[in-house]
Amino acid sequence: MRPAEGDTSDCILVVGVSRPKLAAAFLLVALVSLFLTFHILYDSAVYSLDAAASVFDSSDELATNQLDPAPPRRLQPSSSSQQANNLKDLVPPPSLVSKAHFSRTNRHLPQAIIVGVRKCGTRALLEMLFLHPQIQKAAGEVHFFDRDDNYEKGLEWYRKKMPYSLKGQITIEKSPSYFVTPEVPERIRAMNASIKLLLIVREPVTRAISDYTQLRTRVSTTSTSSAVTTSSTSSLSSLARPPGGGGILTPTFAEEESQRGAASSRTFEELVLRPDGSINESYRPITISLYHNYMHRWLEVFSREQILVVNGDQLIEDPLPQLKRIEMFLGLEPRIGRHNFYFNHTKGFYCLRNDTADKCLRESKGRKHPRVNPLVVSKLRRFFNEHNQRFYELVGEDLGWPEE
Ligand SMILES: Nc1ncnc2c1ncn2[C@@H]1O[C@H](COP(=O)(O)OS(=O)(=O)O)[C@@H](OP(=O)(O)O)[C@H]1O
Repeated sequence: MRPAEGDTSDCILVVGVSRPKLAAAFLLVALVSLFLTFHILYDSAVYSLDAAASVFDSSDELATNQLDPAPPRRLQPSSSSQQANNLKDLVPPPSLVSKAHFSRTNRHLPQAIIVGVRKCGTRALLEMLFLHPQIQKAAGEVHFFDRDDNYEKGLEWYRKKMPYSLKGQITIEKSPSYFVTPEVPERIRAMNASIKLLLIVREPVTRAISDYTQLRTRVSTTSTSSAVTTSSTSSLSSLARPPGGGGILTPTFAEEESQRGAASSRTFEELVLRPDGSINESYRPITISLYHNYMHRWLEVFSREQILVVNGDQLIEDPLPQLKRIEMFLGLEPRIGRHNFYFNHTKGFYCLRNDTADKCLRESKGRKHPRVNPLVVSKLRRFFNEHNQRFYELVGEDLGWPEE
């Protein structure tokens, strides 16, 4: 017997048997709905976990999650299998990497700062540390703590100058004039009282000659470019102004400008010696080399354990031992090795190498110094000897600089 027409209980059966295409369409719709429901539930679970992790990660900074489409470096494992294993700790699972809105990278305030000293190898040190997969570096010199106009912009401005980093990476910046600027130690402490500080120093007479060479080079570059430019813009003032610092010269910049002027026309010997033959301590390249005058301020604010003194002369001679010390100081896994350096005979300095590229520092790093009268060098060394001893006492280390 055929069922009566309009009997709904059999209707489905009738459709299933007599209209297979329609039944298949129903089945497809049901499957798609099921899939979508599952996907939404899964995504919201991932979101909750990620949000919880982000809150935890950023508890030490001002702002929390950033929407960051830019991938941090080193999401791919490196060539060595040991490196790949260690990197697993840093690399988020692919599901999270592929979700730009769930990204786990962020800009963090630095956990370590290279505070100086100018012309002692601050750039080389930063670039060498950047060979380590757990290090992220700020581009350029930020000058947050030493320039009032930057400092007034606040920590959030500073944080935004930092690179993106993954959980477990350390953010570092370098601004060499931090070391000599009186306000800086207290300002850094106010940001993070347990920060780690790297201070790279060099034999003070060599540092002073390097400083003089830079001041002189900048003046000659400036006058050359002024000579060829038809614009009314003063290239000297553009050099002298802090980036983003408006039109006002800070005393430091104004002072540096006058030092450059002096360096352009006079020899090093003329500038470091007064007419009576005594040492001109107020000549800036000499003043900055009197390290103990600045160091004591840092030790009033930070414990000695928070500051690592890096030997800049040894960094030039053989970078690896200094970098091994820094890896330990920063609590990093030992990852920088001999394979990361090669000596470039043309440049006369070590250059850097990683899995993908070789890199030497720019020509402004490793300039040829002018010949300085050896008698003046000896005189300066004798002058610095007493000051160096005071620095050694403060830091509890003898750096072995020549006494004459
Ligand atoms: N590997 C390598 N390559 C090139 N240069 C090196 C390197 N390691 C250390 N140095 C020394 O770094 C000196 C410049 O120091 P800074 O980077 O601190 O200078 S600055 O204050 O930022 O201008 C620079 O000083 P000068 O030699 O007087 O140019 C170098 O001696």
